[in-house]
Amino acid sequence: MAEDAGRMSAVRIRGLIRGFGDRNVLDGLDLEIPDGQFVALLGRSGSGKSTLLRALAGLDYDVEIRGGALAVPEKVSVAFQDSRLLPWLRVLDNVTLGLDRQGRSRGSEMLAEVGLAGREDAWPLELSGGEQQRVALARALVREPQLLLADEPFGALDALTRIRMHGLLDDLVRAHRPTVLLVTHDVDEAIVLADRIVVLDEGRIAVDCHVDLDKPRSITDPGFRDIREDLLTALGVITQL
Ligand SMILES: Nc1ncnc2c1ncn2[C@@H]1O[C@H](COP(=O)(O)OP(=O)(O)OP(=O)(O)O)[C@@H](O)[C@H]1O
Repeated sequence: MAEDAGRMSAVRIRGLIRGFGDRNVLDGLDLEIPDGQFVALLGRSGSGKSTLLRALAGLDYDVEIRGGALAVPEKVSVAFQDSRLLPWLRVLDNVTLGLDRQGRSRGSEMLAEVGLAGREDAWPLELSGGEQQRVALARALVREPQLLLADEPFGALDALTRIRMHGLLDDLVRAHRPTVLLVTHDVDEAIVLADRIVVLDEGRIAVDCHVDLDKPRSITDPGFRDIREDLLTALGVITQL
């Protein structure tokens, strides 16, 4: 990974072992993410993606910690598949919950950045699913995290909204420069957005590749299709002849 030389590591994971019952879901996992890199994490269902994300977020209360070490930056934000907005708080209050007055004014700016200018006083339930996810991204980014952890943030959205959200996330990441770990089932989403794609299998990293394609990326690009085919093969979706 010559291009990473000289960049500080935002995330360092060494020999991480996490388990449930008689199974190690993460089985001696090593991963280092340089500052500012956008990593997409793929893997079959049950391969341990959310377990890894929860470990990095410090939200792994139920899993057994069986070994290894990890280091993350001080400021970490998390976005989930469902927006987890508090329905009894207006949109701006959801975004700025726990922040001071300065944070509150940044909240309005952040809402404008996600395309929701003027919706500060709306209730979460008055918003569409896509708009709720925009609010969740605003809430995550208004804290200017050094690390953004996102667990299938667009998984519940329709295909068109999802494509728009890809463009939005790309713009937000370019503007705010967090390190990103995005858990997704969507191979195309991973290739469209990420600098690097990691595939988990049996609790370890099975594929670790850089995506050296110009943005915006298109599935019509032969380079895109090559990466797609390699990933689908690694995921067992297509078998090579
Ligand atoms: N609280 C729990 N108790 C017992 N087993 C659990 C618990 N949470 C997760 N597991 C198991 O750990 C394994 C990994 O789960 P995890 O949610 O990390 O996988 P995943 O790759 O994110 O899956 P998916 O893509 O389906 O969301 C699964 O086999 C799951 O059943």
